[in-house]
Amino acid sequence: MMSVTDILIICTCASSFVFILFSCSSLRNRNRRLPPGPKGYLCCGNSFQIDSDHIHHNLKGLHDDYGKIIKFQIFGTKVISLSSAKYISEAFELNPSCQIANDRPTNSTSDIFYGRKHIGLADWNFITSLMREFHKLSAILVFEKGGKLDQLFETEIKLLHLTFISGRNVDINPHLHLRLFLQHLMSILLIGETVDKSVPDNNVLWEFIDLLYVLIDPSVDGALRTFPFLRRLPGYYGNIYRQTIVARDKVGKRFYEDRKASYRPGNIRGLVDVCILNQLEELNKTGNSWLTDEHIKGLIFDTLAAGMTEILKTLRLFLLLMCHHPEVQTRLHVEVETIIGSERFPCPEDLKWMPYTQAVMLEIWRYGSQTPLAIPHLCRKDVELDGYLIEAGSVIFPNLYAVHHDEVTWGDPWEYRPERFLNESGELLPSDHTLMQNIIPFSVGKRACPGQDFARSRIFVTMASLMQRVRVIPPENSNLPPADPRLYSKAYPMTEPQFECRFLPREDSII
Ligand code: HEM
Repeated sequence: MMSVTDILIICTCASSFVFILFSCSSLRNRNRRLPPGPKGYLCCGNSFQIDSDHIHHNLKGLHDDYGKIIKFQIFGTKVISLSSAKYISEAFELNPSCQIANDRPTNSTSDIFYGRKHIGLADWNFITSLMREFHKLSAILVFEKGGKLDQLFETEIKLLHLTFISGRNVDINPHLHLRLFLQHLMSILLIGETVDKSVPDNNVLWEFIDLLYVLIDPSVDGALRTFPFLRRLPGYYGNIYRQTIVARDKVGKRFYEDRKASYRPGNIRGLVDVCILNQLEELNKTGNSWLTDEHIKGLIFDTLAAGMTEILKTLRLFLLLMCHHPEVQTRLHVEVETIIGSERFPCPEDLKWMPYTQAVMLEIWRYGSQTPLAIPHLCRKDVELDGYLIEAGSVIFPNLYAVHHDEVTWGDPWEYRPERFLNESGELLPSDHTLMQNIIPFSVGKRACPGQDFARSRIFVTMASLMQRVRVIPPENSNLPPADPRLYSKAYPMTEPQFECRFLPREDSII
C-alpha cells in the first residue's frame, strides 16, 4: 500500500516530467520559424481585421505583403494560407506532411452526414479514400457514350436551348433555368431519370443544398459549434439546422430508400444503383460492406452539394463572360463549327481537338476561381513547409484565388484572356509550362476534387452544344454587371452578381 508521501512524490515527478516535456517542445517550436502574418490581438487574434465576406481577397492582400505562406488567427484557431501551387502540392501531396495535412476541421454538418460518413468534410482515412475512388470511377462510367443517361442528358440540354431561344426578344436571367437544368442532370446521374415538376417537393435537391450552404456559413456554423444546444431551440440557428435535416431526409428517401426498394439486379439505372450493387456484392462475399446505407447517402449528398453548385457557377460565369467578350465567343463558334460541325451533338472526346475551348474553360476557372479557398484542410501534427513550422491543429487554406491572381505569374490576372494558355500556333501550352503548373481549380493532392473528370466533360458538352446553337449577347433593358472577381461577395459559395442576357439562335444551328 502506498503512503501519502509516495503519492505526493509520484505526482511531483509526473508533473515535473510533463512540465519539462512541454518546455522542451515550446523551446523547440521557439527555435523553428513560424510563418509571417499580421499581428493579432489577445484572444480574438486577427478575427476583426479580416472581412469574412471577402476573406479570399483580403488574404491575397496579406500574401502580397507577407509572402506565399502566411499565418493568422481567428479567435483560438491558427490558420495558414498558402498562395503558391508548389506549396499547396507540397503540403497535400508531395512531402511526408501530406499524411497529416489532409483532414478536415470539424463543423456543424457532422450530424447531417450521419457522423461524417461521406467525403467532403470528413477526415482522411481508408473509407474516405475508397469512397473517393469509387465516386470518381462510377460517375464517369454511368455516363457511357451513347448510353441511356447520355441520351437523357442530351435531351435536357436541348430543352435548355429551347428555353433560352424561346425568349429571343427578351432579357433572360439564366440563373433559374440553369438551376433546373442541373437539378435534372444530377437526378439523371443518380437515378437515371428526372423528377417531374408535378411531383411534390420536386425541387428538394436545391432546397437541401441551399440550406446546407447556409449551415456551413462561418457565422451559422460558428454559433452552432460554440452553443450546440441551439440546435434544439426555436429561433434562426435551430430552424436552419432542423430544416436541413428534414430536407436531407427527403433527398435520402427519394434518391436512396425508394431506389433500393425498387432495385433489380442487372438493371443499373444510375450511380445509386452502382452503389447498391457494390454493397450487395460485398455483403454476399464477406457478410460486411464498407459502403453502408449511410455512406451511400453521404456520397449522394456530396455529389449534389459539390457537383450542382460548382457546375452552376462555371456555366453562369461562362455566359456572363461571353456577353463581355464577343470576340472570344466568335472564336469558340469557329472552333465548334470546324471540329464538331452543326449536324451532330458534341461528345467529351471532342475536347481533345479543341485547344481554344480548353483555354476558355481554364481561363473561366482561373479568372473566377469559384472555390477560392477550396475546402479547408486540418493539419494534425507539427510539420515543416519551406522551413516554416505549421503547428499541429492549424487549419490550412489552399488559397486558389491568390494562386490564380498572382501578378508575377500571370502579368494581367484581372483580365479574362484565354489566349494566355495557347502558344503562337494556337496549341495548348505543355503541362510543364509555369502557367499550366499554376492553374489548379480542382486543387491538388489527396483531397483534390474527385468529380473533376465528370465536371469537365459535362461542362464542355453543355458549352459546346450551346455554342452550336446560340449567340449570347448583353441584355437590352438592364445593365450587364461587371464580371470582375474582385467584386464577388462571398467565399462560400462564391457568387458573381445576378445578370440578364439574350440568346440569339445561330442561323446554321440544328434545332
Ligand atoms: C467546375 C467544377 C468543380 C470545381 C472547380 C471543383 C473544385 C473542387 C475543389 C477545389 C475541392 C476541394 C479540394 C481540396 O480540399 O483540396 C473539391 C472537392 C470535392 N469535389 Fe469538386 N469541383 C467541381 C465539381 C465537382 C463535381 C461535379 C463533383 C461531383 C460530381 C465534385 C465533387 C467533389 C467532392 C466529393 C469533393 C470533396 C473531396 C474530398 O474531400 O476528398 N466536384 N472540388
